[in-house]
Amino acid sequence: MQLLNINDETSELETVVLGQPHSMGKTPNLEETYDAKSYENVTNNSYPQEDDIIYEMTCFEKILNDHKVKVLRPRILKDCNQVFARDVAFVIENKVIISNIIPDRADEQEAYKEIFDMISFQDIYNLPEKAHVEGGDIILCNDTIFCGVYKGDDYSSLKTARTNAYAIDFLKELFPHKTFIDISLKKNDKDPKQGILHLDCTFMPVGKNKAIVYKEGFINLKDYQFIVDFFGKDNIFEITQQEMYYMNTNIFSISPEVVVSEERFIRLNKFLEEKWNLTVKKVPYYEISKMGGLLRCSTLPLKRKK
Ligand SMILES: NC(=[NH2+])NCCC[C@H](N)C(=O)O
Repeated sequence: MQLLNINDETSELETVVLGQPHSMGKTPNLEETYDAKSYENVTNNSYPQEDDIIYEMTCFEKILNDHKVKVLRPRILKDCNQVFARDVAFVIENKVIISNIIPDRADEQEAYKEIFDMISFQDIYNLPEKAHVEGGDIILCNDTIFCGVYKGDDYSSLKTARTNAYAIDFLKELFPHKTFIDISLKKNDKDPKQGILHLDCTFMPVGKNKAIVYKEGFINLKDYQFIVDFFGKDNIFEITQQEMYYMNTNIFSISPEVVVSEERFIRLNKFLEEKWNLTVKKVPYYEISKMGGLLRCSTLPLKRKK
């Protein structure tokens, strides 16, 4: 049986890896943080507690189970934050690409060994060391793949710059039949209102042909315009800076009809339900958002129905 099949963000989900809330280790100090939201919450003494993270992820898992999705989990590593499965690897068609993730998070990858062992060698791609990419920057829309990227000269001094142009060139060679659209994202390691960690923090397809977008997250207006033209103006829901800050784009689709969202995303949820006729399953995920990711970031989908 084919284990991998991913071509978009919303087709009916069959198998997913959900990150792991257990044994996430102690609260980092400021120097140990590597995203702006964690930086802010460590500064304000509001970094989340493990019990709350366990509670929130359990609520999410229950929704996945209720929808008969097969949920796999990475092995628990001692004192290691494994909440954000998304960035560790990503699936395109029937191949899994092992991310060259920020070194601060490299330990997380070994916990997926048992899962990757189920996949045949020829379907697992490793990238050269210089190619940096994380799953949060890769968004699939069938023949088109949107890639968050940062091309500035200060790339290596920014902890929130995770995907480089070299990695995208590499992906283009691996998937020559796909069109790759690279999208430069604003970066800021300390202020979560001014920078975008991954593409999925500023843009997300939903339903059949619709998308949620935060316009100010892009360095080039033409990239925003491309997305609007791609989906059509009427199929775009624009979010505010405040909504971006709470990660409103980072919801997760179980099917074109059903999406999992955060219970506090009042304006978004109402719009999705009333205007786009989607079923919105609401979970508490506020504490997790303080670590720079939300629902999509906690998942690594392996298989969606064609
Ligand atoms: N796909 C995402 N947006 N993932 C969020 C990851 C957050 C995590 N704290 C990091 O900095 O890597």
